[in-house]
Amino acid sequence: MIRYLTAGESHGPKLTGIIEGVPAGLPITEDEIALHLARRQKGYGRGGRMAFEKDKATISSGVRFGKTTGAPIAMQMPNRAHEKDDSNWPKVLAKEGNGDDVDPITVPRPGHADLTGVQKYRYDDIRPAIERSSARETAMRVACSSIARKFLKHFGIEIGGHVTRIGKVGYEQPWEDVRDRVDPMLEDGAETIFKTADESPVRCLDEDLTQQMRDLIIKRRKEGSSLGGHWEVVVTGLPAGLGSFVHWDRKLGGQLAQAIIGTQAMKGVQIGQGFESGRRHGQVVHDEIIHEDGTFKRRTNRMGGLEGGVTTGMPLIIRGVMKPIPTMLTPIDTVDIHSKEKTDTRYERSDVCALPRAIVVAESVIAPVLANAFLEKFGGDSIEEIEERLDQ
Ligand SMILES: Cc1cc2nc3c(=O)[nH]c(=O)nc-3n(C[C@H](O)[C@H](O)[C@H](O)COP(=O)(O)O)c2cc1C
Ligand SMILES: C=C(O[C@@H]1CC(C(=O)O)=C[C@@H](OP(=O)(O)O)[C@H]1O)C(=O)O
Repeated sequence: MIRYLTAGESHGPKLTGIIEGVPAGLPITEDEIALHLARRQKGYGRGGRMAFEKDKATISSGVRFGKTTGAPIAMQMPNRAHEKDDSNWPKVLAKEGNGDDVDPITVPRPGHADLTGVQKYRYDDIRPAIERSSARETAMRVACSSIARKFLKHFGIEIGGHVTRIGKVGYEQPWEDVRDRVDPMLEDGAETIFKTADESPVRCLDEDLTQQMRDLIIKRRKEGSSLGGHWEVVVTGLPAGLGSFVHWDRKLGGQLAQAIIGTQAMKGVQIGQGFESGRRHGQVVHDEIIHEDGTFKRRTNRMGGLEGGVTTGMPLIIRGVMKPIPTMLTPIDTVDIHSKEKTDTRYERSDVCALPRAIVVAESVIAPVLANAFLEKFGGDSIEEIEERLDQ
């Protein structure tokens, strides 16, 4: 079973990750991991930090001569913010001393983990909550997941995502309009989606909407506000029969939802038509079954490739919502944790809309879940062994 852990503070010296359970013999390079890391750094609406971070994970174990060995794979990634000439971070995040020369942060931002961090860990300075809850950590999540993604790709399973809404700008018919655009692309595999979406500064497949989304980000940035939106990720090449309906915690849809909702700022997830299916009647929601070319198929894919928590063999369609970024230039009300007085929120460097970047995180975090469902069915400690089983 593949599992991974990350460690590191947003402005600490580096992020660390360990992924284990990856079968031996999978070809992987640091450059392949860097591809998705670079994608995660790009997108209109990002803040100043992404302009100077150059994310690249260095592998220090578990890979030999370009292939996984089956041992845990450890990776490190420096935070350039920590080292920058004018940076105060080594002092603010010092391992030793009493912090007397560091001003504590006492004004929590609604929507971030500031106040909940104080309530949970009894911090008298919000800084440690900011540091670990920050989506900086998703850089290492993407690095670890890229290895699972490579594993899936080896067996013909591709993942690709795109942005469908930013604030009030989105497809008029969120299901039909997106299917018309995306489904014809799936013939060539879901990576076609991300490769096309990456050409848009907001990772939207529609040119008009791209322009409108950009304009809206400019407007909200000027107002000192922030934005979230909706996204879709599609996975092609999954065989039928992955996952299970026998226990709640083995249903694939539930595991995917956990991976998504476990990501910073993701507030909802749907499989296939999701919420929209609740507005329609049965005949126009369920996917009729046909038998063609010696196999069972569906006429449509409104269930998004899952029935009973098990893959149907149709593309997996996952959709989600990201809330607007909590840090905003124009303040809202909050309360100082020391004085208990009402005050304005404080601002620190921030993205205005991180959805075009976050889509790469959504694509990534589902990869270990899918890789595990695949491994559960086809097993194997090495790529060679899995290939033998698939051939049988
Ligand atoms: C890629 C990405 C970038 C983000 N950038 C910021 C940011 O610059 N400023 C901010 O306040 N929140 C940002 N967030 C959201 C916060 O990390 C998140 O809201 C916070 O950790 C609280 O967690 P929750 O929203 O899941 O409750 C970002 C999230 C993602 C996924
Ligand atoms: C550093 C990243 O995103 C950060 C996520 C984030 C937050 O609060 O989640 C706040 C910002 O941090 P900073 O104030 O240092 O600019 C973002 O830049 C990243 O994605 O790599």
